[in-house]
Amino acid sequence: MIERASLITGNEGKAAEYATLLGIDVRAVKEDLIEIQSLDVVAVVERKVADAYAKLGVPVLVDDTGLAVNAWNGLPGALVAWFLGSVGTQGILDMAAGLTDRAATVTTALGYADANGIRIFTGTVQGTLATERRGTNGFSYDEIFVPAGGDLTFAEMPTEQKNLVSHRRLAVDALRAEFGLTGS
Ligand SMILES: O=c1[nH]c(=O)c2ncn([C@@H]3O[C@H](COP(=O)(O)OP(=O)(O)OP(=O)(O)O)[C@@H](O)[C@H]3O)c2[nH]1
Repeated sequence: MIERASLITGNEGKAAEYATLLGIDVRAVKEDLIEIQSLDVVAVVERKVADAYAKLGVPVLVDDTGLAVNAWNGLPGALVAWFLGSVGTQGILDMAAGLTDRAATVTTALGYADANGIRIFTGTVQGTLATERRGTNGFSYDEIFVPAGGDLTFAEMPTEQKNLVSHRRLAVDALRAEFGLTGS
């Protein structure tokens, strides 16, 4: 059972979503954490959350989220921040222009650590890359990712709608189920 935890992130978009999604007392804290080089968000978050707990010594939550394009064998995955920093969302769309299969997934790995050890919870949403940037809600690659089952990008959805179906929501649901948390 957890009652409160520090969310270690420098990403304001994540912090805003967790403030809504988690029904526990969460404090967002910025701290430089070790991020290994891997496409796999689970591998990245395992190291990140271990580092966070070693540094802070209090219950911590850490998120790593990636965008994996099927036709690129999972690239950029957890390395998406480098793509965004170099070429942005439009650059990703330009590179994908020749793809006939635009299927992609977004996955959140949510790590929790306390004195009892480390737990990792994941949430994945299947979808496709949009053909153009659309929408102004959300953040980052939300404007180029269309979750399966509809035509809207995450950035075209009202925040409440994204939070009902998002990869982060699914990861939080898995954590809630494990710890018996109610609410949201
Ligand atoms: O469209 C999006 N919808 C999301 O739901 C989402 N979650 C994260 N990201 C972006 O993915 C990159 C790697 O993120 P990331 O997990 O490496 O974290 P980060 O370095 O930004 O923050 P931190 O939590 O590690 O401090 C960063 O550009 C994030 O902005 C998202 N983009």
